[in-house]
Amino acid sequence: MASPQPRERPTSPSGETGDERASKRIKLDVSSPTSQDAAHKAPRPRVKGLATIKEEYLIPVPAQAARAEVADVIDDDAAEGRTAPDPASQQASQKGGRRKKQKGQNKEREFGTFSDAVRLCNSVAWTPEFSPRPCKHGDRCNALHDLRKYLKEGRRKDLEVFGGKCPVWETHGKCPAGWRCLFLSSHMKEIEHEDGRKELVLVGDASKTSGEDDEPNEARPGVMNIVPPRVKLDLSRKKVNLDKSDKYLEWLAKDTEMYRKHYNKGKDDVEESMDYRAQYVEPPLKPSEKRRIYFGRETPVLAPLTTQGNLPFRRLCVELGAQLTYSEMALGLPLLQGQKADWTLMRAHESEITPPRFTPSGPIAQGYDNSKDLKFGVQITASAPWIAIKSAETLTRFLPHLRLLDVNCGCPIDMVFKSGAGSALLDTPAKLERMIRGMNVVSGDVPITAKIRMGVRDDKHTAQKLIERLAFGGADMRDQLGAPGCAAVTLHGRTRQQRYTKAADWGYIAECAAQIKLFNETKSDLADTIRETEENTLPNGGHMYFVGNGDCYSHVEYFDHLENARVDSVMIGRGAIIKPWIFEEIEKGQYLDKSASERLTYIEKFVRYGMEAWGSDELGLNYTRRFLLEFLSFFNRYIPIGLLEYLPPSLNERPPAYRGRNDLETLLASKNYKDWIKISEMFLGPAPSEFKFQPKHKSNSYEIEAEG
Ligand SMILES: Cc1cc2nc3c(=O)[nH]c(=O)nc-3n(C[C@H](O)[C@H](O)[C@H](O)COP(=O)(O)O)c2cc1C
Repeated sequence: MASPQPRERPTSPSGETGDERASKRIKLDVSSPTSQDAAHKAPRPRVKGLATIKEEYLIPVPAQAARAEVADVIDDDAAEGRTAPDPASQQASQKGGRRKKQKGQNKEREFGTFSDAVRLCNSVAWTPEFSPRPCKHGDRCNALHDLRKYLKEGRRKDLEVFGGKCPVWETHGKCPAGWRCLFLSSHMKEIEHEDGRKELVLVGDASKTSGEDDEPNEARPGVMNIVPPRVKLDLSRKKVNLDKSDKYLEWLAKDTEMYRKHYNKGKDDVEESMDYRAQYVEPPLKPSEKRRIYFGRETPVLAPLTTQGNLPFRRLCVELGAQLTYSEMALGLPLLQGQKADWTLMRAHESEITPPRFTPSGPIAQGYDNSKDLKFGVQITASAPWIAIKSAETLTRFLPHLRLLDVNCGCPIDMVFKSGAGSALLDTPAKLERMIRGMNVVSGDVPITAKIRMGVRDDKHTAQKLIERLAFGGADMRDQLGAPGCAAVTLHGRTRQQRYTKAADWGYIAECAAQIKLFNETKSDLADTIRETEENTLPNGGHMYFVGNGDCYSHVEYFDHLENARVDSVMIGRGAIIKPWIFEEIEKGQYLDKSASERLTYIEKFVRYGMEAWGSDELGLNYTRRFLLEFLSFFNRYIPIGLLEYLPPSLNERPPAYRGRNDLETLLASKNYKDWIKISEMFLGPAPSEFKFQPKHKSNSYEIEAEG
């Protein structure tokens, strides 16, 4: 059934939205093509925070339940917490290793065990039946070596989804899951030797993966930035020499101490002040020339998203038009300790290492070469300069595909904040500056950027001051060292304190954008005031990009922010998880009323990409299921635009109970996690009986619906 057209304010893909800000919406008299009644009725008033669904799709609910729904706010802050186990560390824990504590503010969530009934030894997991590799553990190995026994008793039957054909093998002609694949019968056979012996073999290229690598299951088709286990082991044993960082940190410690002494002597002591300058020693290393980066109207940015922004999800977004992507935030210290889970976050899909779209209409950094640029950047946070600096050296040494290194100065999570990292850096600008300077020195040609919030507290917005510092450096440091070298700043228009209840403040973002524009325009003045030798410290050839972030949920808002807030580009977080085709809307400059079956194809893609990234074995499959459910915990919030009375849709509006235009659309809107599991079963087969899922969002309506 075609649905009546929603009311919309005039706009164009070029962003010519008239004098209306996205936040102010006007109603247009648009008559319904299908519903005479709806066309003649007076438009229903818009209730703050509530999505106005066309009457014909509303489900009557008792008044009390409706009130509870309106009062209910989804706590997206909770979703930023990190509670994800990674399959490799899980496997380790199942092997009897000590279970590592998961990071993140939220309570540890349990997802059940993801393993075969009996564990197959890696020495036989990828090889033909008669040619196992030597088992590293010899007689002490308690895993199964008898392949036929494993296939009979050690694992589930093959799955029937995807016609029983392994999606990974179908695409790549090989399957890294080997004998553990849950679509095994599609890529194995029994061959008969001349002597009559029958041997099970994997077909395709799978058998080639055995032999050289200790962990052939680490290799994944199309996955880049895979760091060999040897490197992680060396890091864990402190055997990686970080000499650039060591030299720089030694200098930094002396300089900081000298400056501290000088500062404590009091400002009136001119002699002492001169003394500091006289004693100042140049740092042992200078930042090298950085690859230039670019942010523009044609490069919508996918936000760094803990848990949600995993590789399969980013791949889907890139396919739908995202031009720039970020890893989930990694913590510096675990990276330096070689922890697998954090290094796994650094992986990128091959589609992310291609150049972003480049059809510039705005400023371009001098010397920008689009062919050398790529989409994928990495985000870290750290509580101390030495951690950030050493992480920068380590990451740039071992990851070949890095657009930039972003410092997260916005993470609100208690555990991160209290350690002095994430949004705590907003209140320690001198420390942040030292981090960025040092990272710049040791990161080779990889640029350094920062993602900030408006401030920590609601009553004190500090971003403007911080941006000035990131652009030029603190007064003392600027004179000696030039600018810190921050190539871009992203501002999320909220404070740490405010959580997600209030709208992002695009007015404040606009003020900061104007400030940066001024900085960029006066950079030539700056060049006069700093010493010639420090010119290379000016970020990005003297141009610092500025990206705005917060609540963007349609191409209309995207272009509105470009036009009115005058940011270089807009970063999109929750909007992309709820409707990943927002990037396609931006590219086409129009709303796309995706049908439920189209939306289902995105779910299927996520599953395929999940299996490619994590494996089509029990472990990988359930990992895929778990992250699919995380995705669905946002995806269900999409209200098809054909059901809305008003456009643009708003991220912060919650719908009353409604039904979709067909059963599938209704199912996709369900807030009940049991329905999400049902959806996962369409592509991943039945969830194991012990499989559990607890969404991070603990909203009232979720509880009501999940329980009812
Ligand atoms: C589930 C989730 C995970 C997030 N993880 C990160 C992260 O790892 N690093 C980061 O800088 N911001 C993170 N954020 C914040 C987003 O990048 C973004 O700044 C915020 O969601 C506001 O943008 P939006 O209104 O478009 O969602 C996360 C947000 C959400 C909802």
